[in-house]
Amino acid sequence: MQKESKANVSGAPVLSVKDVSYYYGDKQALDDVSFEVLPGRVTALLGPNGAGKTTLFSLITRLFDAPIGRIEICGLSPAEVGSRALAPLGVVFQQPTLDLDLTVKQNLRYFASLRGIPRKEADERMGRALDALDTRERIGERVRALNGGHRRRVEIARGILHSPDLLLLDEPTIGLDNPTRMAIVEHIHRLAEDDNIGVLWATHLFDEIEPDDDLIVLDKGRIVARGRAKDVVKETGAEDLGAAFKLLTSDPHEGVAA
Ligand SMILES: Nc1ncnc2c1ncn2[C@@H]1O[C@H](COP(=O)(O)OP(=O)(O)OP(=O)(O)O)[C@@H](O)[C@H]1O
Repeated sequence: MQKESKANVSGAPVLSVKDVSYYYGDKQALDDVSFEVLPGRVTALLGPNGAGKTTLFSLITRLFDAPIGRIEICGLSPAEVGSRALAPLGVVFQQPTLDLDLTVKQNLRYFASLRGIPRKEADERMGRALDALDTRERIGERVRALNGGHRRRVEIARGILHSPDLLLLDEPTIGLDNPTRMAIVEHIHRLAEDDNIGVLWATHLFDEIEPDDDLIVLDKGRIVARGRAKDVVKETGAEDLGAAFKLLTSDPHEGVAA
């Protein structure tokens, strides 16, 4: 998809998380977490259940406020400037949020109107977004008639409709079969590169991470490893990412999980 505004051609981080900690009452969910997401790159946030991935996403999207530490999206802190800072953000949550009784086009038009995108421009953008995800032929169908993989693609198309600089994906392939998961992984990597989008992809599935991706391994609220995925594997001396993950975290499961 051709991006309208190349707002971030400087290579500056589209997301900066600095010294962020978070507590639910007495329970610490995040412990001094710092990292950056760069434009055009996929950053995988890998962690076992309970590592703190969803908490982190809730802080970035401002569902919760981060009382400790600082979060900036394209250089602006949502805590300081409010929802304006969220404008460059696209989000695909774990839970589906499309209206099942509306068609793909109606869902996307509705989202575009919430974003203040005029109808004609919205139609052009949705065509490009659906093309990028190989889903344009579904545009007239009710979401209820689509399978899980196509619904996810439409959710992602909606997430990129307003040409975000930063795309957050919270375990976007949950419940999908392997070929569909791999197709979505490929689409996202192409989108990041073609449109210079910085992607933060939360997952616990090793096979969704490519060797060149930036990787953050989160365990019990702490970053236990970071770097290019292939370098993280090399540093642990493990055979593959699954084995490296096992060495780095308290997660009991082994190998490639799907
Ligand atoms: N509302 C809450 N109240 C208390 N503790 C919570 C709450 N939500 C999450 N936690 C705890 O905070 C920690 C981080 O949870 P979080 O959901 O962010 O992890 P996660 O990596 O997203 O896990 P999952 O993959 O299972 O969604 C966990 O120990 C969890 O039990």
